[in-house]
Amino acid sequence: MAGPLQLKELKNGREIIIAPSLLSADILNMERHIGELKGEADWLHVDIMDGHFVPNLSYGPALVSALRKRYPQVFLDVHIMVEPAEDFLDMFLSAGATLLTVHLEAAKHIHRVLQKIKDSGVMAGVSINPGTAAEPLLPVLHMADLVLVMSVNPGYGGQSFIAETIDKVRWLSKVRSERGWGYLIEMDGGVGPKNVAEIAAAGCDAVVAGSAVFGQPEPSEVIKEMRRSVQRG
Ligand SMILES: O=C(CO)[C@H](O)[C@H](O)COP(=O)(O)O
Ligand SMILES: [Co+2]
Repeated sequence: MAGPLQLKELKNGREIIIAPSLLSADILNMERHIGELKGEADWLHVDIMDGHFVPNLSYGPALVSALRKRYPQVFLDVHIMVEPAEDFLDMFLSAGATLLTVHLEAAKHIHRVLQKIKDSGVMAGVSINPGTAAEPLLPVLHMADLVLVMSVNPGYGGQSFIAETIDKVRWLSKVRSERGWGYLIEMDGGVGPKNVAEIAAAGCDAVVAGSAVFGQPEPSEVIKEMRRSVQRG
């Protein structure tokens, strides 16, 4: 059972947490693709899509269970784009997610959803689409382990980064320091070596990168390049 983790414990001294999205890995060669990361990734990001909240279908809890069985120690960052979120919690909580992130827009009772995730011993994340303002998150920020700011409209990998979403990262970072809250800020969609430094400088702790990592011949080198880019600032 995970206790209440603070920001610095989750980040564990790293400048940026990099979470490759398996959405861009070849489904028939997923194990090989994970091997190609050569231990450079911090987390594995798993995108669950329902063909209803988002216009695409991807995986279900069976993939999360299989990943947990094959990689007992890996941090599984599970992003569920499903509506209503309430109907899908139990299956993902028991599948082995380390962190379960639900969309504010897809939950009828976001406070109850986050509380249920936390009560089960899994870290609780809350996400917002590019068209949703960050301010409505205020009543639940104190209880979130992570806030996922979508920088593309959810549903597909390989889309272009929506630059205006960075302002929400700045706001979340400011509110966090003013109130002394401990959530991590993660950005998802269109992130790669070219924009990761700006995203990190805005206050982001974690980034998801799908096509930028798995679309390349040397995925582990892309991750290293992203880290170097953040270090350079
Ligand atoms: O949640 C997602 C899409 O809904 C994915 O995590 C995201 O799009 C990652 O892919 P890419 O880095 O190629 O944009
Ligand atoms: Co995602």
